[in-house]
Amino acid sequence: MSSTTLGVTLEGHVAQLKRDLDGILVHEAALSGLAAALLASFAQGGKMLTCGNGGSAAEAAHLAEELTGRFYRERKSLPGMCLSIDGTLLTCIGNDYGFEEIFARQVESLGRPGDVLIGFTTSGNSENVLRAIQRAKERGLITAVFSGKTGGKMKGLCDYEFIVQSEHPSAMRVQECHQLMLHVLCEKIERVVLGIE
Ligand SMILES: O=C(CO)[C@@H](O)[C@H](O)[C@H](O)[C@H](O)COP(=O)(O)O
Ligand SMILES: [Zn+2]
Repeated sequence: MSSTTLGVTLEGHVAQLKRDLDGILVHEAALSGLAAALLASFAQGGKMLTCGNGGSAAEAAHLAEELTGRFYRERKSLPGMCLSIDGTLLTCIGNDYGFEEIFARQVESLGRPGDVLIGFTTSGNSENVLRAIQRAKERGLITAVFSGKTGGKMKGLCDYEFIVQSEHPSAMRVQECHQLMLHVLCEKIERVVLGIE
């Protein structure tokens, strides 16, 4: 193994990411649809909830922060809330009701009809994200999932679905493609809010 590459090259990963990124172009219309759904929800006093585990928790938090905090341009704050980040709450629900309930129980109290729940799961099989989506549907929320591989158990459940099929068997490329789509989603929303053509 070369000490300069340590058995893996940036070049190889970049080449693979480029191919995977080409694959996500099929999601253009759905991404615009989700942006429009979020804008319509906000216009009616609704909000966006997000959730995911591990790296997907970071994506969920990143998206919420971009809307409520700042993305690119100066504009009003938009209501986004990540359900993956309060350790006190997550340990309480996990301890008392099981790890599968950590997001669903929050959806139960915080989710209102017309809100939008966005789940992130690269396998499409994380039970806690699955339950959150199911609880959201029962409560009349709009649902979206960013997933990978075959879409897993989540496939076909949500109003908006973004499945990233990567050559790489791990979650990493899927997460990288999700991240790009999140930024494009923010850009689509922000431009409408500011009336930019
Ligand atoms: O970031 C990574 C891998 O790149 C990990 O933290 C990864 O997110 C975790 O293993 C998750 O628990 C995987 O869950 P999921 O994507 O299958 O729902
Ligand atoms: Zn990761």
